[in-house]
Amino acid sequence: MMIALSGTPGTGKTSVARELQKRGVPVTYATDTVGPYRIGEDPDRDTDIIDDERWVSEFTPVNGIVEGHLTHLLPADRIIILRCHPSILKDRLKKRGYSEVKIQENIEAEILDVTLAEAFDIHDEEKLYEIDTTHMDIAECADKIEEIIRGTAQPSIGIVDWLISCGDML
Ligand SMILES: Nc1ncnc2c1ncn2[C@@H]1O[C@H](COP(=O)(O)OP(=O)(O)O)[C@@H](O)[C@H]1O
Repeated sequence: MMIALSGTPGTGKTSVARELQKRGVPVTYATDTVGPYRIGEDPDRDTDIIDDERWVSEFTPVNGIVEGHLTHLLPADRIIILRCHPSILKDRLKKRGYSEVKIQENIEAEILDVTLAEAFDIHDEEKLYEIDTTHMDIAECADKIEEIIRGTAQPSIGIVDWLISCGDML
């Protein structure tokens, strides 16, 4: 079974994936697979431009977790979307040294549920699991994901509404 672990940058995907790996869950990091699909560089955002359509269509399915902010586009069996309060996200992305433009874009994406909307467009609702990590530590997030892997957690979407509390950050 392939389980995608997605979410806006800074929501904690890599940290929780590392914790799951320590617990014995097989983890694939999307960043290790996108190299051949790099089609350019975006100097304003200090990021590579990836041909995500080709990456998705050529991705060899894996067993376990596949982590990365585009993995909700993959034909996974379950899709986990980590959510995090935008003000916390903002601090994390600042610490990461992102430019103001890149921080704002990511904050807006989180407030406007961009990852969820994209996933919802592609997948059946019963495959989608949002987790609000705002008040959870990494171990608690990993516990929740293990429940999803075991099949004992209920699918859940629409669990946060950052637009009401953080609309002024747009
Ligand atoms: N649940 C959490 N509680 C507190 N800090 C967290 C949590 N998840 C991640 N972090 C911290 O937030 C930052 C971004 O996490 P990271 O795993 O790199 O996010 P992503 O892979 O989604 O971009 C890191 O400094 C990490 O230690």
